[in-house]
Amino acid sequence: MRTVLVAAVALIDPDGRVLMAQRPEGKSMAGLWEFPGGKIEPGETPEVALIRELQEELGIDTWASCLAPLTFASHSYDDFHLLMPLFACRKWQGIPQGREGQALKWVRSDAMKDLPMPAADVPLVAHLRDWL
Ligand SMILES: Nc1nc2c([nH]c(=O)n2[C@H]2C[C@H](O)[C@@H](COP(=O)(O)OP(=O)(O)OP(=O)(O)O)O2)c(=O)[nH]1
Ligand SMILES: [Mg+2]
Repeated sequence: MRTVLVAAVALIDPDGRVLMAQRPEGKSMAGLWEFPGGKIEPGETPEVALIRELQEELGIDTWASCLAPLTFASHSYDDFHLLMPLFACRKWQGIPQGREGQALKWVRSDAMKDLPMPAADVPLVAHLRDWL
């Protein structure tokens, strides 16, 4: 099966809440709440891919030095295997906006489990809750 590399980030605000984004209509897994991020393109490091995705999807800027590796997802969907490093980030410039029409929500870590999320994210949420 094809392994797809995706970089994702938990943006954490001063109150310890995490930014979640709702996958827009028309995309796979539409309506589910995910960590911002996207596919790593050829030649990109995960950090470079995330910095690009955060600019494209949310209109914010961050730096590789502000992306701390936290955990990763390794999950088989029906048609591909997802390998997704999850970074934590507390420092960025700008105010996140859903640039691709996606809804955004700041969520307390103990409330994240109540959001419908992609199957790959379920273990990440448990990890994040224990870590925060
Ligand atoms: N960003 C993100 N993707 C996730 C998460 N959980 C999860 O299973 N995925 C899956 C959904 C997609 O199959 C894939 C990410 O692909 P995507 O379609 O968002 O990629 P992208 O942002 O580069 O968008 P596109 O240009 O390909 O449309 O990873 C998550 O928490 N965050
Ligand atoms: Mg994306």
